Amino acid sequence: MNYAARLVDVRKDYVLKSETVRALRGVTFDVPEGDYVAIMGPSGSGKSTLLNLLGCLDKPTAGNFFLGEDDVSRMSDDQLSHTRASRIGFVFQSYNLIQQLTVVENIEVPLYYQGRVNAASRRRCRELADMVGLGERLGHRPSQLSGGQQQRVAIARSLVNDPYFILADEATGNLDSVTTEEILYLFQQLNDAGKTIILVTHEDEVSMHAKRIIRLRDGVVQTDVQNTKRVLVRARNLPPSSDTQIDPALVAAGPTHE
Ligand SMILES: Nc1ncnc2c1ncn2[C@@H]1O[C@H](COP(=O)(O)OP(=O)(O)OP(=O)(O)O)[C@@H](O)[C@H]1O
Repeated sequence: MNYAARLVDVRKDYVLKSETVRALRGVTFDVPEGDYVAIMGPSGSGKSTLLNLLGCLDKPTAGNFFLGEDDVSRMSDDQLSHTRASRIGFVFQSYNLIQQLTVVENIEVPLYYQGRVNAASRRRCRELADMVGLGERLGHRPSQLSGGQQQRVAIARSLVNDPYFILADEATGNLDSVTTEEILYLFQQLNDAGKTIILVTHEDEVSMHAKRIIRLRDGVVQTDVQNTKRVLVRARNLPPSSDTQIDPALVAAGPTHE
């Protein structure tokens, strides 16, 4: 089996003047390629700390974190930022789009930082925009889009590098219930097409869409179970505009594979 991520006894301490906060105290789990995992836990349980590690924003104090075959915990800071920019697809609660850029340009941003923008990559960004239902809005700027549309741009952007996984941080936190369903439908379709998804959420309703639920408590994994009551989003319950066609080839392959 191939793994998108593997964590082995991962620990993270924050050393303060007066004390050391042990935010993660030995976290071990695997994420096979194609999995769809929700990470949950009460406030202070270590979700954000884990998210920062999974997103290569930070390194563990001890233990190993493998991204594919690469051990992130042994990387230099430069290697870590390169890996973050090229191999992780981030989707944030607040979309994090650049206001001055168009839809296509926003999707292109991760490639731009690596000097990989060219005619082929631009075509791929247009195809990704089209795939998430924004084909008619390629030249729009974020302020001209709804929240759900902005999140679609962010999801297209997250796919542009063919990342090991999409790492979504409360991705539906700013959206109303219908738009939340639309975005969860998009995640479901992307996962059906083979993309690995890791969602960090505090909402049970959101986590119920994942295949697997990991609960943290006090910096350790409290439970890690397959979600036997998984809720699937049905296209027929959504507005017709959200019935997007996912192209598995576009989801799986990045510009480096062209
Ligand atoms: N930069 C930091 N410096 C010191 N302590 C920190 C830092 N970041 C987090 N912590 C501490 O580590 C522990 C885990 O925090 P973390 O933010 O990962 O939890 P969380 O589950 O994401 O919480 P929330 O749901 O409230 O965001 C907490 O005790 C927190 O106070």
